[in-house]
Amino acid sequence: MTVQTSDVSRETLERLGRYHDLLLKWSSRINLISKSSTFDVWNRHIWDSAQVYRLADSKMRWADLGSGGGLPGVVLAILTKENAPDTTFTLVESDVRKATFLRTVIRELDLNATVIVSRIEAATPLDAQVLTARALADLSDLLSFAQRHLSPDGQALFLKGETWEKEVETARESWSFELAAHKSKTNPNAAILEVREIERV
Ligand SMILES: C[S@@+](CC[C@H](N)C(=O)[O-])C[C@H]1O[C@@H](n2cnc3c(N)ncnc32)[C@H](O)[C@@H]1O
Repeated sequence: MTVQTSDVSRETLERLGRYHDLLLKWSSRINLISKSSTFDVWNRHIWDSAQVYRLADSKMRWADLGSGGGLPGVVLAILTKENAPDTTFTLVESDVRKATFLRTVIRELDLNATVIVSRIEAATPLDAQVLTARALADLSDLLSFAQRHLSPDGQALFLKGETWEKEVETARESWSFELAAHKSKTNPNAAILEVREIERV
């Protein structure tokens, strides 16, 4: 795995642990993660999200689309807090109850993040330098979201499941983009797609 307990400071690990506990506590009331994954939140969600961190450019303005329970946005904000505390995170989530959870986590863990409760398509363009999304939509739709919210020289990092190669093929029919596919460390069939220079063709 890219980030392991030995790679992060005691303070960061403690914050991740508090996030883990809040995620589990709130999941009993709202659907933040699937029931089948609650037995292994560290590997299935936290380390899965954390692996994005080392692929990201060192930039100030990050945004996470369809954050849900904060994956990967909250995990990345926790990892960034110690090394680059001025980095700002915007989490876009249309579900009001999930947004309330995200605001609670941000407050309790003192993260440099804000939540926008809105449809991604309707939110004011964010001009993000690093844009992330996980389990949100197929790649063609993600590129459309990125066209709205990614800065022209920005980097998008999308966590995709096993259909990623097919999604890339389909997206190439309507979009031109630079792509680097990084194999996931937590799921051998999944990938993190690093995308830049996105244009509709
Ligand atoms: C399947 S969940 C994934 C959540 C999180 N990224 C994760 O990996 O666990 C997708 C989330 O995106 C939100 N969402 C879906 N479409 C959206 C849209 N168009 N605008 C804003 N939020 C959206 C949903 O409310 C949901 O919380």
